[in-house]
Amino acid sequence: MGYSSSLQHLKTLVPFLDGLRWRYAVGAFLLVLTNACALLIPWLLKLVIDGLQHPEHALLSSGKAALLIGLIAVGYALVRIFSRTVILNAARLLEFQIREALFARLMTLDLVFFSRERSGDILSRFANDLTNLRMLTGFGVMSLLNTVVLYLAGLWLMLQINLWLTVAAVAPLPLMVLAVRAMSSRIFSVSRQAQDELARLSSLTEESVGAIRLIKSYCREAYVAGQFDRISDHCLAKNLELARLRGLVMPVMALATGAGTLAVLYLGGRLVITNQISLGQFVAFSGYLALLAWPTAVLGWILTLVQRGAASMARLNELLQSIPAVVEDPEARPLGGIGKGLELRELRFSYGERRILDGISFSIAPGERVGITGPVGCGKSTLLRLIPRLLPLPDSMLFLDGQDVNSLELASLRRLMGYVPQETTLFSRSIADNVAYGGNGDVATAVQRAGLAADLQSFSAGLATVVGERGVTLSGGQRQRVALARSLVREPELLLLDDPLASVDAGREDEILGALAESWQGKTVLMVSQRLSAFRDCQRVLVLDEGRIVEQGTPDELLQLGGRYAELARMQGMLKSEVRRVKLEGVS
Ligand SMILES: Nc1ncnc2c1ncn2[C@@H]1O[C@H](COP(=O)(O)OP(=O)(O)OP(=O)(O)O)[C@@H](O)[C@H]1O
Repeated sequence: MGYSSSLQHLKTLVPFLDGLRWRYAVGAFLLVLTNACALLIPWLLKLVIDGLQHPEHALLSSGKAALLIGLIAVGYALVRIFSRTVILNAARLLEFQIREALFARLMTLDLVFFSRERSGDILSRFANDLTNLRMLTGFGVMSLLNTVVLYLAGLWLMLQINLWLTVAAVAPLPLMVLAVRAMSSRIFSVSRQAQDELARLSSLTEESVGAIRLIKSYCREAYVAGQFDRISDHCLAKNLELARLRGLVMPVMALATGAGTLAVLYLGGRLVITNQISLGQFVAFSGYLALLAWPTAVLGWILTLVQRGAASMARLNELLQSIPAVVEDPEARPLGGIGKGLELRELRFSYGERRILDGISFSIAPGERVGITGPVGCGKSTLLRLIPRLLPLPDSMLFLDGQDVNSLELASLRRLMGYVPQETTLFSRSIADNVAYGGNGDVATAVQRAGLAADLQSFSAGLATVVGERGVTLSGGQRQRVALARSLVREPELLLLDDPLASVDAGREDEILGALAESWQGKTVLMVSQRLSAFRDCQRVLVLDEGRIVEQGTPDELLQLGGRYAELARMQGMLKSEVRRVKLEGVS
């Protein structure tokens, strides 16, 4: 990517500058003041030296000049502090606003985005990329303003002294700018690669911490450490390359300013000897050139900051400009209740090119309890995710209360549903907080209905027990029941349960199904399960295979049909008797 095209990414910063422009303006004004103080000092030195050489024309005594220089230096320090604070604070505010916008955008995105992006990569945008942007909009902007002001004012003052001396002093600078510009585009691409590697590293760290039990039980520590080392090596290589490139920038700068100083010493000295400029002017000129040395030197650093900032903004833009696949129709209507029930008409869904559901049609009357089963990976969970519109779906395929779900307000649609996904997500808070996350209903009743009450007695703090990170201090079954209670607390009209009994033992299954049957009263239920025993209270079961409904009926009808369902039942029965046999053999 070229230098100018990389800078295009920074244009997206403009809307975030609203309300911050005056801060930058005040900061810029204070910087002008700071530099005015800095430039006054060589000018005063000139007056003193010229005064010493020609006392009869002296404008200022040395004592007064020293006092004035002291005062100006104090003023310079104070104004500099203010100018830095104003600009750096503006950058902090800008970072804050972008972070909020990023998070807000993240919350609008759907499962299509989250199954594509790695969470470590998203986190790295929030951490590293925002830091790079803050560096650019804070230190970068401040240094750039400083450079521009010092160059304009310094050059003008130098020109007042001698045109050719100024030309000789600054002649090497354009060459330097050209050289740095050539390096910049390489810096941009390497900087982007370095950031990507860092994101991969964060991603792997996050994934490994989350999967630590798996890593240990499969003895994969060395493997994961190897993976980490490999990515870390790439990251290091990119950062070293970046350091080398940046390292090249500084010497080029130093060469240019050094050449300018040499020219001033040689030519300026001759001009003093031939009385074309005074000694005071020579000293002042050298002072101005010295003042230009630092901004020239940091010009390279500023360019690097710009490159890094642009690379980071490009990564942030990918997130900020991500278009959610599930969007609310601008004329969406609220949904008051599921009324006539749920209906699927020839529903088709694909992940990318891969067709998962292929012409599913069925309807569920209000208050009906329907089970869905089928082989692993046949699309049961996908079907359930489509109902609250967690995934995008074309129009006219899914209806609630006779209305196309795509024409309904998302929040009103989701508020009517209690969805329990297959993977339980718990927060590191109390059980009560985790349950109350589902809505404003009665937590104790929801806990009772989910069959969690008995477990609570074994916890010292009962409902106030804080579960570890992601609920690690609970058993799989307990986690699932907390999730179940969470879905029940909002008293949903439609319950969507994705294998809610997967981690529950057979004894508890009976207890939970019994409790659930009670809470199901009057609710419409759609429950996915591999375990056919879960359908005990379902009035109808759909059997899915290869994206289609291949059988449907009551559990008894399906058993008598002798098809897929009956086969699954036979296999599960066989498995149970197998387990029983193994247990008996173990006892004898
Ligand atoms: N985000 C995704 N991107 C691409 N493919 C996916 C995604 N999620 C699921 N799939 C694929 O879609 C198919 C259906 O997945 P789904 O989770 O709906 O199956 P399932 O019937 O619920 O399986 P199980 O019984 O194991 O829970 C699977 O082959 C799966 O690999």
